[in-house]
Amino acid sequence: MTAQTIDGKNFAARIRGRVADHVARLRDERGVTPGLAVVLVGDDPASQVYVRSKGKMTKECGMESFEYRLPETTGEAELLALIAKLNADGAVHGILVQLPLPAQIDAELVINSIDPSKDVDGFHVSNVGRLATGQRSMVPCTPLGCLLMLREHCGSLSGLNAVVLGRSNIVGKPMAQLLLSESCTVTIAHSRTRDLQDVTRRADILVAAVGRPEMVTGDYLKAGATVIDVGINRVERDGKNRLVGDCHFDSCASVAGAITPVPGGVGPMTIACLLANTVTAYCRAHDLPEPEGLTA
Ligand SMILES: NC(=O)C1=CN([C@@H]2O[C@H](COP(=O)(O)OP(=O)(O)OC[C@H]3O[C@@H](n4cnc5c(N)ncnc54)[C@H](OP(=O)(O)O)[C@@H]3O)[C@@H](O)[C@H]2O)C=CC1
Ligand SMILES: Nc1nc(=O)c2c([nH]1)NC[C@@H]1CN(c3ccc(C(=O)N[C@@H](CCC(=O)O)C(=O)O)cc3)C=[N+]21
Ligand SMILES: [Mg+2]
Repeated sequence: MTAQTIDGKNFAARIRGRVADHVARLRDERGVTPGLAVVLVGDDPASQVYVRSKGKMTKECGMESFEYRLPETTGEAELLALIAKLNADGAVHGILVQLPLPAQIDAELVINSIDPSKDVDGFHVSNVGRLATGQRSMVPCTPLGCLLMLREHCGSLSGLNAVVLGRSNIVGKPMAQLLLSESCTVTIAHSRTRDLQDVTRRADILVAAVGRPEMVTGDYLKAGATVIDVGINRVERDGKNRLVGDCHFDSCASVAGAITPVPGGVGPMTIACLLANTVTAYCRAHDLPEPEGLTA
C-alpha cells in the first residue's frame, strides 16, 4: 500500500487565487489595497529565498509588498524604530519580521512591539494568549497551513488522536492549540519524550516539526495515519544539496494513509497563509467581512 500524497503546492495556489479574488474585490469596490511589510535582518541565504518568494507572491495576489533588508549588525533600537513606523503606517496591514534574528537583538521584545492587529505571523504574546483562550486571533501561518490541509483531507478532525512532534512557539505549540480547538485528543512530544514510537504509533494525525532530517520512519506510524511533514532540512546527498523533511518519505508512505511531501507540502501553504492573514488583518482593521475558509 502506498499513501496518498497531499499536494500542498496545488492547494497553496488555490488559496492564493482566493486571496487574489478578495483583493480584487476590495480594489474594485473600495479602491483600497492591503499591504504587507517583510523585515529581514542579516543575509542568511535561506531567509533571503523565503523573503523574495513572499514578496513576489504578495504582488501576484495584487497586494502591496514593502521589503526592508537591514544589515546583520543592526541594533535593537533601530529595528524597534522601524516597527514603530510600520505600526503607524496606514498602508501597512501586515508586518513580518523574519526569524531567526541576530544574537544582539531580543526577538521576543521585537515581536511584542508589533501591533497585534498587524501581527500576521501570530507570534505576539497577545495573539498567542487569544488563540489559547479561543478568542479571535492572528494564527501562525505554518500551523494554519497544516490545519487547512488536514481539514481538506480528513473533513472533521473531532475525536482523532493527534500527535505533534516538537514544541516550539512558532510551530509545535500553536499547532497543538489548533488541533485541540478541532476537538482532537492532542499529545505534544519532544526531545525528552520516552518511548517516542509508542506515542506516535497511536496517532491518527502526526505533525512532525523537529528539524531532524528524515527522523520519522514508517516504524513511527499507525497504518493509515495522516502525516504532515513540517520539516525543511538542507542536506547534502550524492554531492548535491537537497531539501528533505523530518519524515523519511518512502518508508512513511508505505504505512501512512496520506502524507505531505517536502518540498511542495507545508512550505508553500505557509506563504499562502501569510497572504491570507494579511487580507484578514485588513478586513478586521476596517470592519469588513473576512475571506471565508482561510482562518482557523
Ligand atoms: N515549512 C515551513 O513553513 C516551516 C518549516 N519549519 C521547519 O520545521 C522544523 C521545526 O522547526 P521549529 O519548530 O522552528 O524547530 P525548533 O528547533 O524550534 O524545535 C524543534 C522541536 O523538536 C524537538 N526535537 C528535537 N529533536 C527531537 C528528537 N530527536 N525527538 C523528539 N523531539 C525532538 C525539540 O524538543 P525540545 O523542545 O525538547 O528541544 C523541539 O521542541 C524545522 O525543520 C524547520 O526548518 C519551521 C517553520 C516553518
Ligand atoms: N517570522 C517568520 N515567519 C515565518 O513563517 C518563517 C520565519 N520567520 N523564518 C523561517 C521559517 C521557514 N519558513 C518557510 C516558508 C516557506 C517555505 C517554502 O516555501 N518551502 C518550499 C521550498 C523552498 C526552497 O526550495 O527552499 C517547499 O517546501 O516547497 C519554507 C519555509 C517560514 N518561516
Ligand atoms: Mg536572537
